[in-house]
Amino acid sequence: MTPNPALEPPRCYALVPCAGVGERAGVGGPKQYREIAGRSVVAHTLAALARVPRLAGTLVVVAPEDRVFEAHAPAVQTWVARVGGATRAASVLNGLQALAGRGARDDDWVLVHDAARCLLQPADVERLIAACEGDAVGGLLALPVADTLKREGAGPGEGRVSATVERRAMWQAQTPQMFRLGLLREALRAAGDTVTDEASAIEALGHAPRLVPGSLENFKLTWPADFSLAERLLRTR
Ligand SMILES: Nc1ccn([C@@H]2O[C@H](COP(=O)(O)OP(=O)(O)OP(=O)(O)O)[C@@H](O)[C@H]2O)c(=O)n1
Ligand SMILES: C[C@](O)(CO)[C@H](O)COP(=O)(O)O
Repeated sequence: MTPNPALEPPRCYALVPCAGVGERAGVGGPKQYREIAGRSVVAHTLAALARVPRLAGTLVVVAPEDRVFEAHAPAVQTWVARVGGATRAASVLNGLQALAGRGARDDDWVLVHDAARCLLQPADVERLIAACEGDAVGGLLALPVADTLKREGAGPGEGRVSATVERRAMWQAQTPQMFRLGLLREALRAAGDTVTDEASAIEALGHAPRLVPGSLENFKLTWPADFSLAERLLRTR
């Protein structure tokens, strides 16, 4: 008998936005292609995802004019979509369309993970999947804020504290962020370019994503100093 795809359980896919320019990193080109600990940032990221057996496939979204991804991620089994947009949200939304074109269904789970978080460990991903696959909404890896939070003043108050912000119940959002493909597409279409992560778009639809404790090492390479720290951590693994 021919299997009916509509009766198959939902699958999990990874979607990796890799179309940023890395302005804050100041490394003279897109930071995801900078070499650290023997290979590019994105190659480390994809190697971690490749070690998660639950993932049915990984799609990387690169910029339309990108001619270097393949050279920086050799021998990695992924789908590549040259549909990066002007913002991360646009890159992810375009990537969802590309995933659907590869056979992903609206009820499949999509784990969106920054190419620039190259210290991800397979156990982080497995923890997220275990916590979210029975959830009505989905969720994200995140870290409870550990330090006292200060708000900087504006104008003459710049560089000085204007207030101490209550940090109880505050979390820092990481990736992966895991939602059903159909719900995430609807959320990102509605949110447009205003959101910086998937969870914000889902929240704007009135849902409450699940917070799943992440790992301190899964930080995003954002500033110049992040690269030497990442290199040291990767070399000790
Ligand atoms: N238009 C964009 C912007 C970002 N990203 C990706 O989203 C992830 C997180 O974004 P961020 O750290 O903000 O990366 P950049 O946009 O490259 O950095 P910056 O904001 O400093 O320019 C990165 O893997 C980046 O490549 C993307 O795919 N498309
Ligand atoms: C999605 C994200 O990594 C969650 O922390 C982050 O928001 C993306 O980076 P950006 O600097 O906000 O573009």
